[in-house]
Amino acid sequence: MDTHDIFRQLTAGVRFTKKRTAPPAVNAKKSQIIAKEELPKPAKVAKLAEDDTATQQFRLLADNIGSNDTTNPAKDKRKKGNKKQLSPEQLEQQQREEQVQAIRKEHGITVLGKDVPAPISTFDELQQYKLLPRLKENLLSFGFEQPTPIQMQALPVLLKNRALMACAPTGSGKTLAFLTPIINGLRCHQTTGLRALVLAPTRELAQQIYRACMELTRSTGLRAHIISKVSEAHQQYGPECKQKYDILVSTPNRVRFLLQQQPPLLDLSRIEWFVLDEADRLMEDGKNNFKEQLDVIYEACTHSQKRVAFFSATYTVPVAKWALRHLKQLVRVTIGVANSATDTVQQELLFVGSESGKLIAVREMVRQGLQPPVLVFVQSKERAKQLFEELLYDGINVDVIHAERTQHQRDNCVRAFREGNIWVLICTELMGRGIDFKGVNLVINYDFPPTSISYIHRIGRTGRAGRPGRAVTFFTQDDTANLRSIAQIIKNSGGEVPDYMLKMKKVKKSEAKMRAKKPLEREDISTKIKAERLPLPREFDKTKKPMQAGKTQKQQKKKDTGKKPENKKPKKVKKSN
Ligand SMILES: Nc1ncnc2c1ncn2[C@@H]1O[C@H](COP(=O)(O)OP(=O)(O)OP(=O)(O)O)[C@@H](O)[C@H]1O
Repeated sequence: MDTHDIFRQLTAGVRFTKKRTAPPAVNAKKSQIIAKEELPKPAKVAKLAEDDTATQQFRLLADNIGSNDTTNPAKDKRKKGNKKQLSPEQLEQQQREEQVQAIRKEHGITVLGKDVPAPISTFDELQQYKLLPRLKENLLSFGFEQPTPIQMQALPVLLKNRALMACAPTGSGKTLAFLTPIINGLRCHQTTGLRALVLAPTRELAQQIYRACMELTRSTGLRAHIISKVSEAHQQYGPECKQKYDILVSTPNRVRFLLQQQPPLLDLSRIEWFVLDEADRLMEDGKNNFKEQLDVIYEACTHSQKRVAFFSATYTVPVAKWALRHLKQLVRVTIGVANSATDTVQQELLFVGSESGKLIAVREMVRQGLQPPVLVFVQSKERAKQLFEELLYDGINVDVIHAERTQHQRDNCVRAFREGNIWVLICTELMGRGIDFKGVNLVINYDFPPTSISYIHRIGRTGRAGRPGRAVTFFTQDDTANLRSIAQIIKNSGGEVPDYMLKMKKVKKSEAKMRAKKPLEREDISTKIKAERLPLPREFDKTKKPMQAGKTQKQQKKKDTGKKPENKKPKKVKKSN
């Protein structure tokens, strides 16, 4: 029996569901306060090997920027040892530190950096940062009871004008965490031009951030803007343009396009806030060459006091290296365990046997009753179109969104999905990050995610703002290379997966990189018999004249070509003498 059979036996139709395990004594998101004393010492280098490389880079960050001694076990012991010698001020300072520690521990907040400001527990505590009254009103108008963990820590850091690298689970409120300090820092509209730039990897996400920015700047006088059509750029941004904006939200390629016009149509010399949402995505090389675009844009932001903030649910080594190279006095804030899936999503792995088994599995889920809205991820535009055509007549309000659809079609599709007119939205990685659809109940990974980072972001479209969600990931024998890393992600976020998955051979970095760039070749989703395999019926074949009534095929063929149809019988071969 070969591995294939064992695998099939092991997993045929098996659904691996993340059972809700009793939350561990401490908050599921392991809280980890790294103090200077805990930084890697020779003896601890072995431990680093367990960290993923991005965390290693960040641990080493502390050496460069001096770590915050928010928790310093050795120092604490010394202090505790001679508590009686502490002056009242020192005692008060120690109590404050212990309180800060308790808040961070309770909310799974890890900080790395020097003199990191204490987290807030309520929005009211923002008063100490002289929050604009109108901004505070707009913030409270969202109706949130209290700040999320990332907002608790990131708001004070940015309001103190520190450089920030923030990693927090999907759906945990990172957008408000960076927009609020920007708006508070700019205070009021000025005619000097752009002073804040927020970049996002997709137009849909930029649009979403822009909408939140418009809500937060209401009646503050500040002007936010989004580059909708670069074709209208000359009128909108040219030197003669009177309209001056304070905040620009955009994708990198549109900003770079305007910068590279002669003369440049954007002046970024006064940018005081440079914020990247989905920073690790924006620092990827590859087909979108975001990385190259980012370098061009960052170079144009020449303000000597600019603040830089990176946000994402995942961070990678390129982000760490970029930060090491460009930023001083950087603060890193991590909520929970870095690069882990949010623990609000019930995650399931479903072996579907083969590609055709996926369509059967989706239809079975529909038959059992789907709870819309549902997002279905596939790995390419072509496959998205094919799946759409397959499900179009299945009686579910389905639509598809991908980069080949016009901006207008994409906007309509997103709106229809948000308004509940579309129940099932088939999408590619375009919608894999950042998009905040309220109340998505289910994410189906029809095609296995190309990386564990893609998996974290895809399933993060559900289970947002603390609401529960569900994610089902189909896999076939061809997906075993990445299975182990995804199974590890599920396990790390409290799920249960079969041991054999965690023990599968680790895929080599080179193969993982290749896989991330070039998704697996898969059998078509479309079940239509390929037209080239069957002659088109005459009425569809434009190259032939329509059949005349009463004519046989042969008579018609003679009529078409003017020649007698060749005799189909095999020619008699004369016997050679
Ligand atoms: N303090 C809060 N309390 C409750 N909900 C909040 C709070 N702040 C933001 N939200 C809501 O949480 C949802 C997710 O917010 P947001 O889109 O900023 O998440 P995110 O962390 O950026 O997610 P992703 O990593 O997927 O981009 C939004 O609907 C937002 O309105």
